[in-house]
Amino acid sequence: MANVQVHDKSFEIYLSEQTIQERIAALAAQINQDYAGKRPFFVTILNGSFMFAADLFKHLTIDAEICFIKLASYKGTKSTGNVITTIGLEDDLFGKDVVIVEDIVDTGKTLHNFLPKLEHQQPRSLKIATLLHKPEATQFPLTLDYIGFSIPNKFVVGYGLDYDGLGRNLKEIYQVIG
Ligand SMILES: O=P(O)(O)OC[C@H]1O[C@H](OP(=O)(O)OP(=O)(O)O)[C@H](O)[C@@H]1O
Ligand SMILES: Nc1nc2[nH]cnc2c(=O)[nH]1
Repeated sequence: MANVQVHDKSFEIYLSEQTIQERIAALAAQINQDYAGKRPFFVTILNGSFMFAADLFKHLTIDAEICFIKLASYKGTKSTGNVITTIGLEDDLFGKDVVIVEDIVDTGKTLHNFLPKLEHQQPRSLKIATLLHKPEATQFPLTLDYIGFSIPNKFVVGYGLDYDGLGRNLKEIYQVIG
């Protein structure tokens, strides 16, 4: 599909299914190499990352574990910003080689706020894999270890990413027109 309509906005194709799948296979090959002899533990941040995590995980040939968590941010009473709580992170990450899986890093705020929570559990190593990164939009310092695509600062939908609840089921990634 070249163009799609989601709610009130029109989107044009930006990354085809084949382009996405080839890049994910390459990322997985890199991870297989980097974690050879180890057993990485993938922490997937819902909702948007579910498709990326599933496709990435299918390409892994090393032993690996995966869990899915949800972040809930609340407006704190303090002026310092949001407090992030995690739902579903029951596993003990102490001594594990943890890889966070995200669909997109935009401002970087979500991961910047969440990382200290994971670091607190003292994993042996902690890396980030994100399918998409908007470098022009990122305001919070983060080291991104595996990046699928660096993209312009435009709103995207598809392949797990939604616009107001819709669009997640698209196999391709679309960019807003205008
Ligand atoms: O770098 P940031 O500016 O913090 O943005 C990135 C976050 O935004 C998206 O989640 P969203 O809040 O849209 O939730 P969803 O995954 O459930 O759709 C995405 O999955 C990241 O977690
Ligand atoms: N769907 C979607 N979610 C986001 N969360 C942060 N940036 C984006 C984006 O461009 N698209």
